[in-house]
Amino acid sequence: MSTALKTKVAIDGVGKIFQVDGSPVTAIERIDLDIKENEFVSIVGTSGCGKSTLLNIVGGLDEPTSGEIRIDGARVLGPGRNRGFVFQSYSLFEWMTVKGNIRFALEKSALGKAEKDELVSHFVQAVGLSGFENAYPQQLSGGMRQRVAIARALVYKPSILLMDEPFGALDAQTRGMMQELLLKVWEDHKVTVLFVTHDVDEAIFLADRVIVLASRPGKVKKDLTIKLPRPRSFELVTDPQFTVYKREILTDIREETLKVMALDRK
Ligand SMILES: Nc1ncnc2c1ncn2[C@@H]1O[C@H](COP(=O)(O)OP(=O)(O)OP(=O)(O)O)[C@@H](O)[C@H]1O
Repeated sequence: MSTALKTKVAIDGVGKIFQVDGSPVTAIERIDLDIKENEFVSIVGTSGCGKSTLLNIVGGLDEPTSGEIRIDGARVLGPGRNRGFVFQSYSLFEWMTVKGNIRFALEKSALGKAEKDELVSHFVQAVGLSGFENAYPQQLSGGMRQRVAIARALVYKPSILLMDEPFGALDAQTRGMMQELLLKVWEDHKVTVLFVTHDVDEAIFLADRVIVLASRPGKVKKDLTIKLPRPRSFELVTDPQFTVYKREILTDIREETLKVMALDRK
């Protein structure tokens, strides 16, 4: 039997050109990536290098100008139930309880009431919100709100989770707790994750691979495999190998930032 990992997401020559005031702006150019099933991939790079654009194209929220995305071999033509999104802004329904927000994601599902109740309870518990099922978003902290967003994205069992700076608005302590929680949820629920972040520590801590995008236009500058043991806990950030990865990625990002600054001066 082959031990080769199955390709989950094939990003094949993907480029995106936006029209801004009648002029073309190349956001990303010819990105090729092969993401394996259940892999955790972080995407980093300087501001404006095209991280969100790439994620939106994988999510089917935007169309590429060139190339294509295939999921399980099928070309992406729009959003679909095989992908869940978590964004930086909480985007919860303020008039619905925690349970109601999570359950809303199952609205179109053909499951019966009992199965839906069971799934909602399972994910409330998985993200550590037991006891808060009937709370409203305004009664929750930022970290708790993002836990609701994660539960809501996972409850309909997508096989891919697309996360765009999901912990960007949280304080450092809450952020660290959320990273550990996310890894636990990922290990328990088997899902392929694409995670966009500005935080290099976060990118390394979470991922099997860190993709560094080059800027103007965005393309893959580095595809770094993170060979750190799992399960991971916060002590990992002091591991010498962690520091080696961090230095390499920060150097890449710095090079790109200097390049952009030089372009801006011209
Ligand atoms: N809808 C749009 N219309 C026009 N230009 C866009 C649009 N979306 C993104 N861009 C441009 O494409 C480039 C990449 O943007 P994108 O938001 O993907 O970068 P990013 O790496 O996610 O940035 P950040 O880290 O600041 O969030 C930028 O130059 C941006 O101005």
